[in-house]
Amino acid sequence: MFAARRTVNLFQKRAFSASAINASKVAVLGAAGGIGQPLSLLLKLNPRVSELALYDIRGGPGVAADLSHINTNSTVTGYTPDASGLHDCLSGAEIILIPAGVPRKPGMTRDDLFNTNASIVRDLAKAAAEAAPKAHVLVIANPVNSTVPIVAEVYKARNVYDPKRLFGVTTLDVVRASRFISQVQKTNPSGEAVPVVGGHSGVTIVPLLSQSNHSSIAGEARDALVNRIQFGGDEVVKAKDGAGSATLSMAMAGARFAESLLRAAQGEKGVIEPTFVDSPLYKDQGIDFFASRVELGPNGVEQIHPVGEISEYEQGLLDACLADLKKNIQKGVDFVKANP
Ligand SMILES: NC(=O)C1=CN([C@@H]2O[C@H](COP(=O)(O)OP(=O)(O)OC[C@H]3O[C@@H](n4cnc5c(N)ncnc54)[C@H](O)[C@@H]3O)[C@@H](O)[C@H]2O)C=CC1
Ligand SMILES: O=C([O-])CC(=O)C(=O)O
Repeated sequence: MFAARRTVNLFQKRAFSASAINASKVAVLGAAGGIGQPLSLLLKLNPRVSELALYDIRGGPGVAADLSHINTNSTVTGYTPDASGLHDCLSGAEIILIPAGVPRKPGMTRDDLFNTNASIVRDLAKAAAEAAPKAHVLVIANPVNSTVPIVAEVYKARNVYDPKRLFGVTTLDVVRASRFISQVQKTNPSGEAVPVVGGHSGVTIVPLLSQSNHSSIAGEARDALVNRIQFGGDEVVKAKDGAGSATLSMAMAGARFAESLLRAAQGEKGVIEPTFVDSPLYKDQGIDFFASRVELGPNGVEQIHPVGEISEYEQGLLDACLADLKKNIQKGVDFVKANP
């Protein structure tokens, strides 16, 4: 009898301390969309998430009600633009994921989304800066090369900018790179890691095959692989034929990034993800944001890894990347200056 009661007490104690360590509110803005729904599903399955807050201009409460029946411990709440919906969704969040915005149709570049998505991201950033200024902000909405600087400018204008807590999600580029190289080399993708640096569109996506397990790939095989990694998004846009862009693979990539951030926040050391951040690497060339391997910690960015040794061919890719990236970043900065 005594032993049984003691077991229960020990169990309760362990359960309590585990949930105290893992208590994390995660907000998804654009939660009813093509990415938002599967991303929210994966977050509902993540035991590190204690509270899931789902906002969309339409459909948030429906997605939340649906997910809330899944038998994991986290609570799920849906919010609408009515009254204080967005503020309540954001309040107390540790992580805010932003997949809100329109996706591409065939023939469009990510930059063609700027006119619509810039103001969506700016307005959501304003709300986040007010309701949860210390949260980690994970920007998925395209064009990432410009939407991340938009969030930074909004936060700077409100004196709450912490460059360690703002991330452009470029995880899908390395997910694709490891999958595509495994298909060429007939290997298991889980054992492949191809660093991808730069930004998240076309030639700003710079895969570093020389740093992969297959540094000897050369010639046409290399060119084809690099091209597929740079333009992998187009493959999906074309196949969906007007119905949008990558959603399911993106949800997986976004959930992986959020999980890495939560692991780091909860004390795990050596968690490294590629991400587009405020970076010192090319500031001397006037480029304030750059994606490279970043070690994550409890306060977000812990250490930004340099690009490292690259081949002459990759240096050519990097030069093309930097030229485009500079323009993309400036476009975001200028937008907020002209439309605060
Ligand atoms: N970073 C990356 O690697 C990737 C980024 N993307 C980008 O993610 C974005 C979303 O893509 P999808 O989910 O496929 O689009 P979608 O159209 O299926 O979903 C977007 C959702 O955002 C919502 N929304 C629109 N304005 C909003 C606002 N002001 N506040 C809150 N919610 C709002 C819509 O109601 C919709 O539910 C696109 O910009 C796309 O280009 C897509 C794939 C990969
Ligand atoms: O291609 C797009 O427009 C969506 C995206 O960013 C990707 O799939 O990498």
